[in-house]
Amino acid sequence: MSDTIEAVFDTVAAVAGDVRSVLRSRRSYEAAENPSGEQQLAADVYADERLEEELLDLPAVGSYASEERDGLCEDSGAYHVACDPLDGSSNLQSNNGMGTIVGIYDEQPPAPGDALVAAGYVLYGPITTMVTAVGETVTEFLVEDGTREVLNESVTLPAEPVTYGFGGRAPDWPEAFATFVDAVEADRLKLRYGGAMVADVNQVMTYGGIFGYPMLADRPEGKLRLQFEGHPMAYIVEAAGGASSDGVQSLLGKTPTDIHERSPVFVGNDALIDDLESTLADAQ
Ligand SMILES: O=P(O)(O)OC[C@H]1O[C@](O)(COP(=O)(O)O)[C@@H](O)[C@@H]1O
Ligand SMILES: [Mg+2]
Ligand SMILES: [Mg+2]
Repeated sequence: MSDTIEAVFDTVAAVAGDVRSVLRSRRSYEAAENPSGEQQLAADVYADERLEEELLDLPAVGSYASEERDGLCEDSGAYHVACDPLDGSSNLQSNNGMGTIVGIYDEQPPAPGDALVAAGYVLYGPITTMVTAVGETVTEFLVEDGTREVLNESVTLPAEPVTYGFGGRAPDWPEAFATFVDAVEADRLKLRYGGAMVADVNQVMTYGGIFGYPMLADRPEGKLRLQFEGHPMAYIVEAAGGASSDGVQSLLGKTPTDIHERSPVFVGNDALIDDLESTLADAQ
């Protein structure tokens, strides 16, 4: 299994090198929408097509699913890869951080969180880095010329939280969630929100804290996709010693019925996730 997982991560790193190099010429919007009804950028399409092609070429990869396409692309193999090819891609217009998210499952999507055997993300920041989680080992890499070099072989969430960032418009937040945010502010945490989940979660991984995209008044399921965004990022943060939640339970305990299903997503230090869940439960 570990050879397969490393082959998937090597492939994602290789594609990430190419994605990075073509971004400047793929900042325009395409006519098409993805299955979540969001307009695609040329870069979303490029990253998705390259990942599908290269990952399905690996003998052990039996299917490829992505935020940018309807169904599964199937082959034969024991492992199933679900990707957000370009996370936070609207940041390409404003030249801010973006990422690529990958979840490796031993069941075909729609799959439960506990079918994840590994997960990782690439962060296209001032430098390109990659964070992978396999079991309880979380590793950070520098990605250069499409290859990985270890920067930190044992990434753990800092014990003292420093940053927070929550998506959605504050007037659309449920009252109980707004109460929790007030408490987080009063706790001296500072706001860091950039609009790309990978970049925002990487701040939490670096400084400690909490990131979330909550349930909204007109959209109780929130915005983020469980299979492509919530599950893999929850797996990584939990492996680094943190916690995840949909407001009630760990994201890894959830099974989508549709691969594009959305869920409220919260990840970060476990004490903050506990406080969030109890504040929301008290309001019931
Ligand atoms: O623009 P908003 O509402 O703050 O949403 C930001 C969130 O949406 C996303 O951009 C969705 O990801 P995609 O770009 O992959 O659709 C997350 O990365 C981010 O956390
Ligand atoms: Mg995304
Ligand atoms: Mg995306």
